[in-house]
Amino acid sequence: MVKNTGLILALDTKDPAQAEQWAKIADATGQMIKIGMEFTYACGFDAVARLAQGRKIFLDLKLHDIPNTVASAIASLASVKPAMLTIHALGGKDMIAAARKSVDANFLSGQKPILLAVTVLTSMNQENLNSIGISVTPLEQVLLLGKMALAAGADGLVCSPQEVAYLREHLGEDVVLVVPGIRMQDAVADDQQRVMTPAQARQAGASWVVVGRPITKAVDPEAMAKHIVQELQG
Ligand SMILES: O=C(O)c1cc(=O)[nH]c(=O)n1[C@@H]1O[C@H](COP(=O)(O)O)[C@@H](O)[C@H]1O
Repeated sequence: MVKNTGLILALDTKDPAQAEQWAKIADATGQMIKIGMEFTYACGFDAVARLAQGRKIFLDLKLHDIPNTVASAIASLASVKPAMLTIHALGGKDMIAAARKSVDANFLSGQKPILLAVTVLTSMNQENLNSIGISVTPLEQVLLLGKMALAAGADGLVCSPQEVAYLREHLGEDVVLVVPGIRMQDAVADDQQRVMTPAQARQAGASWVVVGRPITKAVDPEAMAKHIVQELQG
């Protein structure tokens, strides 16, 4: 049976008023919000904390550094109480294990964020992978990084919709798969490379989809969010 998929709205803006307006759309349609580098660097952590009040937030800062630095950074994020947090799988197993340890040490039980390892960015295609010395396909690279990250202590993975069915086959039904690279048609002309529609991502087995511009740049963002929620519920 195909399970329902949740929607996470990416608040990619430098404007706190705009972020609050989009967050209200997420509240009205029961979605989680994602706060990333753009908002955090432009507006600071006090603004992040304000947005987080009364809401579950996915704090997407994609940490990628030596183990000690990532562990210390995670300790500094505990006051924001994110529900989800991202690190880059490419940081390797020691970095991921240090991130796991830091989450367990610095967050109260019941308030621990889901620690997500970003596998291969959805903006990368085969040519981009080749250019950084990786000759396997995105599918193979995502599985390799995904297995390593879960073994090292990640709770779930970020991958493109194009890998979801393959990961489900190899990693099982229970692993949390958070999936950006969502477009309303399955061909696009922007920075995303490995994309699918919301309905296709649900069918493939995504736990959550992350959607930014298809909602935030829509003529009527709230109507588009509602439409996508419907697609995700089958
Ligand atoms: O970790 C992420 O959320 C992420 C990983 C990835 O591989 N690709 C990706 O697009 N994202 C994020 O997902 C969101 C996608 O936004 P749109 O392309 O506007 O729908 C952005 O906030 C990205 O930072």
